Amino acid sequence: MADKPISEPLTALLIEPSHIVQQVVASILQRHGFHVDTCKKAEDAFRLSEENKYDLVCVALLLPDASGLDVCRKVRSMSQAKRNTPVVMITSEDDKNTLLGVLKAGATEIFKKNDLVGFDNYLTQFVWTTNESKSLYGKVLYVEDSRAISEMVVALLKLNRMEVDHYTNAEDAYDAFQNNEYDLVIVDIILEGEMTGSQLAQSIRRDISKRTVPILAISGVEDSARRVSMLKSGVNDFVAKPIMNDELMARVQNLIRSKKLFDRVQEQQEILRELAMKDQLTGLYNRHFLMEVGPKRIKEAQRHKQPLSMVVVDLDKFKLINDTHGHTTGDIVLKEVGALLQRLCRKEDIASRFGGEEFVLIMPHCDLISAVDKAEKIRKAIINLKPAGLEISASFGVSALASKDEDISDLFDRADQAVYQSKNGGRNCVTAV
Ligand SMILES: Nc1nc2c(ncn2[C@@H]2O[C@H](COP(=O)(O)OP(=O)(O)OP(=O)(O)O)[C@@H](O)[C@H]2O)c(=O)[nH]1
Repeated sequence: MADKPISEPLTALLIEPSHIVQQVVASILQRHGFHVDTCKKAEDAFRLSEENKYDLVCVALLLPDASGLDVCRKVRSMSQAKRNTPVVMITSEDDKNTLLGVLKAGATEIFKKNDLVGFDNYLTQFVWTTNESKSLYGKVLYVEDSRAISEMVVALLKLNRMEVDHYTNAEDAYDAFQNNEYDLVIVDIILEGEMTGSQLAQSIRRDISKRTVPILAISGVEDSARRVSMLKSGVNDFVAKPIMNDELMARVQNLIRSKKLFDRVQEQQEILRELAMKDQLTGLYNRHFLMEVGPKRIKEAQRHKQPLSMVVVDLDKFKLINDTHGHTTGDIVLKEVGALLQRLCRKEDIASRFGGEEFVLIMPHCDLISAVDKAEKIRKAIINLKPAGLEISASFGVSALASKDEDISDLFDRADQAVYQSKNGGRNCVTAV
């Protein structure tokens, strides 16, 4: 039986002899968007569940012609497409053994008639997961050499909105893995070709940049030793042969959902990291980053006996720009100067906004003479920049590592002193100390 299109409502079969309870439970189901078929007897329930595929069955324990347990057992003995339907029992029964019998007969959950809050919460989660699963998209790399199984699995995955790249051997699959972004790898353990499923899993796990891609292995039920070793080699989950469609899709969706969640958390962490180290106005690194990473660059340069320079850039008469043209124009000037510094610096340099209208550059592999040349180049570029149509200039101070005992404060004090001299010397010039 084909799955329902996404827009169709969820359906429930409610078997409840009491008119009042039936009305209450049906209204809760309807509130959660279910279309509800109701009946009072097991006989009608059997007929309805043969004729329809329900998303949920709710049944009372005591029915006029049978027990609710018979309904549970009946559902669990139906065709593969129907036998995994959740069956919820709604009852006033308190006896532990009876309730255990209900679960053993195949009921998914039990809720008390006099406390339907739990049932309400269950439906909230059920509807969310079901709808989310129906819209969950994923790109799957699938490795299986059996034609019959792969045709069935590919069709099932596609039916559930998955994009599938199918390979019959691990070598080709690994090539595809390296050249594409997948949300899941499904691999049969025993494969044609030199490389086994386990070796493929190990190769995939060696690629640190793609370590969030989950691996689902397909194995024979008797493969327990191999399964343990696969888990150790980085496989996340298993499906046993013969493959049950519902189980396979539940595992696929769980793994893809977790991967997407994990990716989202990582993206957010990356954004937070960026926010913590970048200046919001200019996009340059901030003072915090400079003071954290600058000393490391200095130590590296000292350890490898390599040159390193610092350039301090201080815009001239910036207060006048703010006072004459307004703070917003002042911000535009700062932004454009920031972009210019970014453009003129190498990748390994640290270009930062130290505060206000003062910028600090740390330039590894750059001696004092080269740093002065670079500062001159930037000075001229600032003259030609004309942000917001304004003539601007900056004063520069340059310092370079001179001894192995110097730290970032020593470099900064000297470069700052040099800026002071540039200001005193009439501004718009470069001084090195
Ligand atoms: N628009 C804007 N102005 C800022 C920002 N941060 C600091 N400023 C201003 O930058 C100005 C710096 O002024 P001063 O330190 O007196 O220096 P100056 O006017 O550039 O003078 P000299 O350095 O002596 O050439 C002050 O008016 C600050 O308010 C900012 O983020 N945006």
